Amino acid sequence: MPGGHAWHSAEWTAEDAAGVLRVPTAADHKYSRGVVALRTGSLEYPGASVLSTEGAWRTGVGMVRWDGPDAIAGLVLQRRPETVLGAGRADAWVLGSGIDARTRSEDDSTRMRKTLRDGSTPAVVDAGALDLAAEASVPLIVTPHEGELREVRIPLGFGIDDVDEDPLAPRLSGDFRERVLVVRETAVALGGVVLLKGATTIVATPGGWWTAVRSGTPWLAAAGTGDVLAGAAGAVLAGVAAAARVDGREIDVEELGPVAATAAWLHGTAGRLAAGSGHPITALDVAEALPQAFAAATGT
Ligand SMILES: NC(=O)C1=CN([C@@H]2O[C@H](COP(=O)(O)OP(=O)(O)OC[C@H]3O[C@@H](n4cnc5c(N)ncnc54)[C@H](O)[C@@H]3O)[C@@H](O)[C@H]2O)[C@@H](O)CC1
Ligand SMILES: Nc1ncnc2c1ncn2[C@@H]1O[C@H](COP(=O)(O)OP(=O)(O)O)[C@@H](O)[C@H]1O
Repeated sequence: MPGGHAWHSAEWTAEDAAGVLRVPTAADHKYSRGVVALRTGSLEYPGASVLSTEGAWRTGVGMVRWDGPDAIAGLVLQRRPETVLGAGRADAWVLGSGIDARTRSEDDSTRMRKTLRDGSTPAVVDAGALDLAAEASVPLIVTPHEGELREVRIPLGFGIDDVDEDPLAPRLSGDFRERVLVVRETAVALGGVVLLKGATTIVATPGGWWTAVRSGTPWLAAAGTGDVLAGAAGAVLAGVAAAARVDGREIDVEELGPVAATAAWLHGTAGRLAAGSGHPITALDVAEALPQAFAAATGT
């Protein structure tokens, strides 16, 4: 498996992804395959609830629950009637896509904090939940883009937020090695996995392991594709966490590195497949190509 502690050109491949993805067997049922629960979308960004839910279903999981505002539940069900509404037993959570940290409700903040602090269910933390990641005690994957990384870092004590000049910008726009170091130091300080989105997506764990994912295409630079990725990451995580549960063991945060890299690989490959020889794609096109990307990794 590529990635590791040493400095080398680690790159996540289809074979690596196949080692993480679970193909159901005759012994499986929906709960053994895994349940992912999402707290995504808001009145401001209702579409993110649909995109993240679709990303989760299309990646392959036993059940998707969605627990968001009643006013937008109809959108989720219209697209995916198989989605179960409300919180409940889950193997993994996805929090924050389509939520704005500055305007989210007290109820949203309280529920997300509780999910991140109570119990041991692992979580994918995106967009409007990133500022809460430093408070988490459950195993987690944070999925910021470059503009969001500071939301994770400031509560950890990195940099200062009252100056005009962003201390991160020159480090992120510098050479690749410096970018990797930023991601790795954030993961160590967080005690969680960091997945920094971009043309090359970088994944690092608190134990110092890291890898790079280059399966995507610039056609992915379109609104909503990150919401699809969050759902996909939740589904892969739920599958791995459910397998650990069936084996009677708790999932370790280091296992979340390969999970995050595999989700990014699937998402990038889905984008590339959707864009064909080179044409515009939408976020839903990416979600719809996820099953083909899965098959490209596993050969099923
Ligand atoms: N249809 C929907 O419901 C959509 C909902 N979305 C949600 O909208 C909320 C706001 O997310 P946004 O990221 O759009 O906006 P934000 O306003 O949070 O962040 C964008 C800021 O970061 C900067 N930036 C720096 N590097 C960037 C990069 N690589 N990619 C993007 N921005 C970068 C931008 O210049 C901008 O100032 C999130 O909750 C997100 O999940 C978006 O995913 C778009 C689609
Ligand atoms: N130039 C690019 N090349 C390849 N992938 C890209 C490029 N730009 C963005 N992406 C991918 O597209 C997705 C964008 O996610 P994000 O920035 O969160 O968008 P949104 O918030 O609109 O959903 C990420 O998975 C990222 O890796």
